Amino acid sequence: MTTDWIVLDIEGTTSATEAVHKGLYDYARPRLGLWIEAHADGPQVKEALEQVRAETGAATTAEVVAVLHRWMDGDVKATPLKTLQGQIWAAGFAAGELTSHFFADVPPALARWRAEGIRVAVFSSGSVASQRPWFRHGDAGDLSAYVEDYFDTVNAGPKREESSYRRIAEALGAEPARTLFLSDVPAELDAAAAAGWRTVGVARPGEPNATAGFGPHPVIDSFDRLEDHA
Ligand SMILES: CSCCC(=O)C(=O)COP(=O)(O)O
Ligand SMILES: [Mg+2]
Repeated sequence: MTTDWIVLDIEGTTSATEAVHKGLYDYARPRLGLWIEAHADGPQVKEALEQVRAETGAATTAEVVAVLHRWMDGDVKATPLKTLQGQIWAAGFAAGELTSHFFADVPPALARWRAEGIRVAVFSSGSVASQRPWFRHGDAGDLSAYVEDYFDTVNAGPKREESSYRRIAEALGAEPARTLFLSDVPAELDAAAAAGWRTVGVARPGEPNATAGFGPHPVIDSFDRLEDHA
C-alpha cells in the first residue's frame, strides 16, 4: 500500500521533548502574566481565560498563571494553555528569540518524501500559531516548504480521539488507508488506527516514551528506518 500523506507529531517525533520543555516552556513561563494582561481583550485570549477559569475556578490573573505553570510542569496538553503559549512563542520566533530543534534525520526525510511524491502535514498539541514558526525557524533551516497543512486540538480535536483523525483526513482530501501517522504516543496511534490510518510509533533513544508499549503499531527509532513502512 503506497502512502499519499505522512502526518507528523512534533514533541518526541520530529523534535526532542527537552527542546520543547526547556526552549519553549521556559520561554513562556515568565511571560504568561504580562501577555494575559496586555491581550486580555483578544478573542482567543478571552476564550482561553474563560476555559481555564471554568475548569479550575482560578479567578485572578495570578491564579490563572499558577494553573498554567502547574499544567506546564505536568506537560498537560490543555487547549487554553496551548493557545496562550502559542501566541507567546509566535511572538518569540518573530523577534528572533527562539529557534526550533529537529532530530538530524528529519530534514533529509522531508526532502526524500517530497521527492517520492509523499505529502506532509502536522498534527500536534502545540497550536497551529506555534507549529508554523517551529518549522520555519529550525536549527537546520526553514523546513516550512515541506509542510502543506497544520492541525491542532482546535481545528482537528483531541489527539487521542478517532474523530480528530477523520476530520484531518477529510480536510486533506486523504484516503485514510494511504495516510500514515507518526507519533511517540501509543494512545494517539490507537486513535489514528481506529480512523483507518496507518501508524508507526516513534521511539527515539532518550525520549520519555522510548520504552512505552506500542502494541500493534510498528516502531522506528529514526525516520531513516521508515522505508519498510511508508
Ligand atoms: C511548536 S510545537 C509546540 C509543542 C507543544 O507545545 C506540544 O505540546 C507538542 O506536543 P505533541 O502533540 O507534538 O507531542
Ligand atoms: Mg508527541
